[in-house]
Amino acid sequence: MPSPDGVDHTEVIVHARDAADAKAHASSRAGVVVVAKDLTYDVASFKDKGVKARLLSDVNGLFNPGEMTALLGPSGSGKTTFLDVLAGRKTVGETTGEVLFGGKAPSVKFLRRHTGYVEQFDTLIAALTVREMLCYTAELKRPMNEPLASKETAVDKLLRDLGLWDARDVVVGSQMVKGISGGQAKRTNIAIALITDPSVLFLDEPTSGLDSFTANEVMSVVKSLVTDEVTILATIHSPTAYAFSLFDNAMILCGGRQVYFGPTGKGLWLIDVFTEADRRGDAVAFADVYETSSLKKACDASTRAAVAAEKTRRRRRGSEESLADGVTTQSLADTKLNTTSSTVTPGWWAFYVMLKYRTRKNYRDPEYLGPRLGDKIFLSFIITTLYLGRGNDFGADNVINISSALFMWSTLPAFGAAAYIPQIVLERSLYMRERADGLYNPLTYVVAKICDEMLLLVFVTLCIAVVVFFAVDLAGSFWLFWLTYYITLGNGIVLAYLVAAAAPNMEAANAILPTYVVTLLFFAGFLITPEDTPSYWKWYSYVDLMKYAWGALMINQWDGNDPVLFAGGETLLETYELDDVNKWGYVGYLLLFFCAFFVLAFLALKHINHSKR
Ligand SMILES: Nc1ncnc2c1ncn2[C@@H]1O[C@H](COP(=O)(O)OP(=O)(O)OP(=O)(O)O)[C@@H](O)[C@H]1O
Repeated sequence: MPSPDGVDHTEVIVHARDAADAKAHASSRAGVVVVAKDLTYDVASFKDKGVKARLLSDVNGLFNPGEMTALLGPSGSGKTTFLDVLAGRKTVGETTGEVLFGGKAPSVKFLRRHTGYVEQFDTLIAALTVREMLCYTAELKRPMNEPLASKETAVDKLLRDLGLWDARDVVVGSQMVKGISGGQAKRTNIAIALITDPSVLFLDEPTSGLDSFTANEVMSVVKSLVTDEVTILATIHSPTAYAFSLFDNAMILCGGRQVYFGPTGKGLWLIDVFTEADRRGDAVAFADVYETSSLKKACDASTRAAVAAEKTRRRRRGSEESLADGVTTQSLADTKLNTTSSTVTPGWWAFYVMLKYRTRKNYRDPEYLGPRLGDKIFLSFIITTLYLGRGNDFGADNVINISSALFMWSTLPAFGAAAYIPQIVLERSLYMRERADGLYNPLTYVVAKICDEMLLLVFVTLCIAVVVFFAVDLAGSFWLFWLTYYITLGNGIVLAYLVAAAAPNMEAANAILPTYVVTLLFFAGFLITPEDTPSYWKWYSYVDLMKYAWGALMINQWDGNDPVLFAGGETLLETYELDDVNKWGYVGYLLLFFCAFFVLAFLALKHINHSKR
């Protein structure tokens, strides 16, 4: 390959490859060798319908433990795509060729547990401070038997190493609430990936948005992690000369094709050459030259040798393992590769950690509490003052007033459900990242989120229900009155979760939920009596949770004091077909609805993936 400094780079590269092979052989004992072999990635094109876009074409690479490799190339050349394919984070498209970790195709569980991925865009929890964010991750991703003090020491070390010490008690913040700066957020994201001691660390643009001094500092910290136990790959845009010098190898892509892979040396100039060529549309020529170059041949040969060596090692290891007693460093890497769980800690522990950090913060956050409590307090104030003392009037002329009050009491929770949509939609990228990082599984997430909401409401709804029930002077059981409200609220929350998880965006979710709730109102029994409901709509009332909520409240109020409404002697409960119905049975049906929506919300969060990546 010609170069302005007149050095025969091919020769340099081949020597360096040999050295790297030797190093790989030695270091593979503890770390994980990553190999990309003839990697091609196609995806349905968003530009031309029905056409497949090839974003990567026959890319090869060998990434050894103890080495840091830069993925370089012009914007849109496929760097992030390559990183995503290697890290198993692609959710769409078709990959051909091979990705091998330690000589075998990696399992999703291994990737989640033992690799770290620093996203290009920050996905942090706005309400936590930087230190809390790291402690939260450490408690979820480091072994449970490690004492908290040791986890905190590791967190504090990272805070110092990444220059975050002074910002440790500053909240992460959001667009609405001022928090840490963009550069600090980037470094926090890097710290999150590092706190887990990953075997392979992927970094997507770790220095974007940072000034050159901080960028150098961050890359120095990343470089300091390079040991025989960690393999590092980072996409990087316009690195400073210093940052570039920290990398051992560079892979340069142009238009999804490889144009260089080898030691970095003094090759920073290459990036400008390729970027310029890419702009002129000449990058293909470089890729063609690379395709037939001795450099590529040498690279392919060492990749093949590494794959063969890893496979042999694995075979040998398999037979040795049955003989060996002790655990060696080599079997540690294999143990990681064969992991059977994608999370380090069990679900119950993750649940506890989520409550400890996130729920505790939420309950002190006015932004969180406001939309959840404000509507309930305000609307119950209206019900109380509007129907004050009317509940013990069982005359036929008061029937419509109290039945309406109970109807509103049972429907308000469902309307209030809209308040629960934003958090799930806005948290999607955080949830996806934490799930992909193996912090928890979807079930733990849903259970923790619902408990977060429902625990808060126990006390609040009890207070509200006491005021409304006794001020309006309603009849029947107070506990049924409260429980119906509480479980209907729970239904609203899980319904909101289901819609938020299934809808493609916030607009769609905000349109779907109220529409569904309004259909429930029509068939609850109050707006049209069961007898007058057309036969082709009758089925809907059976699957209408409002029917059970309002029905239970009506029986609670009128049973024993049921006024005769019509000349024929038909009572109110008979009119609404609520006579001979067990009110607690109706509460039971409400619970069943809650369970059904909960399962659907869990399945939606587990299986529906809106981020087409
Ligand atoms: N479905 C698709 N159809 C067509 N082109 C696509 C599709 N998905 C991605 N691309 C294109 O593939 C290219 C590679 O994207 P990628 O994000 O990997 O590039 P990159 O090198 O990381 O860019 P940057 O440095 O700007 O982050 C981009 O030009 C992108 O527009």
